[in-house]
Amino acid sequence: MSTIEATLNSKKQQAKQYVKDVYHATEQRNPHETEFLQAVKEIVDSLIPVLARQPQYMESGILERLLEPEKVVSFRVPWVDDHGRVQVNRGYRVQFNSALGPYKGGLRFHPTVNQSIVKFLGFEQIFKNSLTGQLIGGGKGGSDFDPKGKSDMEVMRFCQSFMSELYQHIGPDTDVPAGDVGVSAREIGYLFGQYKKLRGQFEAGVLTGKGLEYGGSLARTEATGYGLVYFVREMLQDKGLDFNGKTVVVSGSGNVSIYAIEKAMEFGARVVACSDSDGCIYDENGINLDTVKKLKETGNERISAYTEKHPNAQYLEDCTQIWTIPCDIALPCATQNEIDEKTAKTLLNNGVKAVGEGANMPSTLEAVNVFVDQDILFAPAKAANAGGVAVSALEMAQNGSKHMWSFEEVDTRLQEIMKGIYQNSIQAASDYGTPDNLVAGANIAGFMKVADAMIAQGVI
Ligand SMILES: NC(=O)C1=CN([C@@H]2O[C@H](COP(=O)(O)OP(=O)(O)OC[C@H]3O[C@@H](n4cnc5c(N)ncnc54)[C@H](O)[C@@H]3O)[C@@H](O)[C@H]2O)C=CC1
Ligand SMILES: O=C(O)CCC(=O)C(=O)O
Repeated sequence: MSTIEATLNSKKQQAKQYVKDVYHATEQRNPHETEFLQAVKEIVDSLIPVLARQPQYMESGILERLLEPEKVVSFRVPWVDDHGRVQVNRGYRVQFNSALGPYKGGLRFHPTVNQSIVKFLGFEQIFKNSLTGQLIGGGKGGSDFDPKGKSDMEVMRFCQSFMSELYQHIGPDTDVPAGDVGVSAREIGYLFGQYKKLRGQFEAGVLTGKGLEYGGSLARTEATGYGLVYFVREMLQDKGLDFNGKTVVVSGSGNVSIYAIEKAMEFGARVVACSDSDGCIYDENGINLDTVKKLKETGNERISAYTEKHPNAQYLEDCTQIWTIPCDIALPCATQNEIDEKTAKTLLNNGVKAVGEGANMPSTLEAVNVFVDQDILFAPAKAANAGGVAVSALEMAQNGSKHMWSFEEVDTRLQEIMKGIYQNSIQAASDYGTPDNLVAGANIAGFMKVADAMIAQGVI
């Protein structure tokens, strides 16, 4: 072994040990936060080659600082239901990192929300937002409130109570929440109304995903799903492939899924399945997206009702069954950890060629390793689903300049942003010795910008 090789090896060993120590300390500080620890593990392991080459990141304690949120707010959300009974939920906002700009990230209303979930989402958001190239830091929030089955008035009262605490912590230059699971234009409207009342002024830039009448951006609704398909298109094109004629399976049937299905179909794919938390539908000749939209966007119905309109389609009573349907391209767009190691192997055995993550962290660490080790095309969430937050930042820019751009203008910018994220991620993967590994590439490219900004801003 030459002296240079020996030095490189020893730097790598040092970085490996450092990452091990930092991860161990994080585990000890956050022992029950399994989802947060999962997100941390994936990131820190892929940073070893960067830390070996740029020890200043270790010397400046960048990882130690990045892994501790700047601020976590947890609060009581009391509200009165339609029967006059007092209900109490718990609200959260995790302001994770502001090195690149105001905290930015969605709010999730779902019974499974807890501090670990909000922290994993907020942590991922730091790197995702950095990848977009826009000046936005990372944050996330939410509540264990379940909007399912609640009346409009109950949702409104809950949102007003939630904002009665949150308003003190957010602002157009401080922290700009948006939607996520269970939070769409209706909830954003109620939250915005209460913020405006409490502040006594109309600050459009405090929330994104707003209605078009009061400061929303065209194409924000479509952005995450369209952005995912634009990203996967880049990844396919690099290998001389495209969506045309491919069989595609998309889990979920919410905001991200619906617009991923729409764009994949526009690019010539045959999308044969989608799902909700109860089950999935399989329509061999291609699902009818108008029916899915009617059921989910306007009807608030279960996906099982699809077969009433399309009797040739099959309904499978277990949402995980969707991954047993053979496909060329799989787009998990429902929830975290929906693909485990076994499911990943089933997809591979059935001939999947590409996987694009629309949901946040839909694959377990073991599943990601299966995809990466088998050399299939794999687009990780923090790069592939960044289109939503990217258009949120465009919404902030439009609010700031008091202009409204056309759908085409926003969509063109979205395509450029997704292309840029792909190019930066693939370049970083190659620069750090893991060519084609977009998991490593996205983590490295997202990390370096944040780390450099943190060094420039001093220890704060
Ligand atoms: N809305 C956005 O702009 C962005 C969302 N995401 C992520 O995308 C994912 C989906 O979010 P949205 O579409 O906005 O939420 P949504 O609330 O509009 O839809 C979620 C969908 O997933 C289904 N679902 C939930 N658990 C499921 C399961 N275990 N199996 C199958 N289906 C299940 C629900 O029935 C619903 O159809 C989440 O991980 C979210 O964090 C990521 C980036 C941006
Ligand atoms: O649009 C936003 O600010 C947030 C989007 C989001 O929550 C996400 O990227 O996971």
